[in-house]
Amino acid sequence: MELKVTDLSVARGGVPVLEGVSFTLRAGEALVLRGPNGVGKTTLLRSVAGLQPPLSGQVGLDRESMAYAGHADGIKATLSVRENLDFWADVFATDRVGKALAAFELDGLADRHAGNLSAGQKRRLGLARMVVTGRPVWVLDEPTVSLDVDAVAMFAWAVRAHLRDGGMALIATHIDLGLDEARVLNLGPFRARAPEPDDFDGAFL
Ligand SMILES: Nc1ncnc2c1ncn2[C@@H]1O[C@H](COP(=O)(O)OP(=O)(O)OP(=O)(O)O)[C@@H](O)[C@H]1O
Repeated sequence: MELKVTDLSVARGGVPVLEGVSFTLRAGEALVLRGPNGVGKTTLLRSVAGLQPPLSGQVGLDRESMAYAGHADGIKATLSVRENLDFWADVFATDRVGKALAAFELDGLADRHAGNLSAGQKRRLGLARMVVTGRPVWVLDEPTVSLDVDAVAMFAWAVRAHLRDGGMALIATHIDLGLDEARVLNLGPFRARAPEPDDFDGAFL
């Protein structure tokens, strides 16, 4: 299995932000997306994960193969940590809750209401959902927000375990994850150019 993205152009709010992005991710590989605030990392990830249509180009893998974690953790506050993961295990028809609790050191918090977790603990629970899905491609947008140094290392360890199992990870981040094996794609050179007005006078009307 591979994730082949070809000549992808994406827009936000109707405005093109990136164009001509291509990369291939194979089993066991991670790719880190970099670029300044507003360059279009979130927009690209959402397009790759099938949450919004690209302007043009291809994503050569079914969205059913992907698990997406955006800025929101998607946590049900009134359920316990374990119940949150059980919910996702039902949705994805897997039995990986124990593995997810262990990967993000959530065993000691398993019976706590998710609404009573700290911000970093909530983020760990949100990321644990990736393990529960059992899906091969993790698409992660700023996964380490709110995480302390130990939790960032925990996250890197979980990604490595996923890669060792033949998974893939596409990660937008501003920080050094310590994932030296990951390739890096700087999105700066792919900024969309402002369209040339073909009617000069008309552009002022
Ligand atoms: N709902 C929206 N409507 C219009 N423009 C938007 C909308 N959301 C984002 N944008 C703009 O689209 C561009 C790309 O945003 P995007 O969130 O993809 O960038 P990013 O690289 O992920 O940024 P950051 O590093 O700050 O998270 C930015 O210029 C942003 O201002």
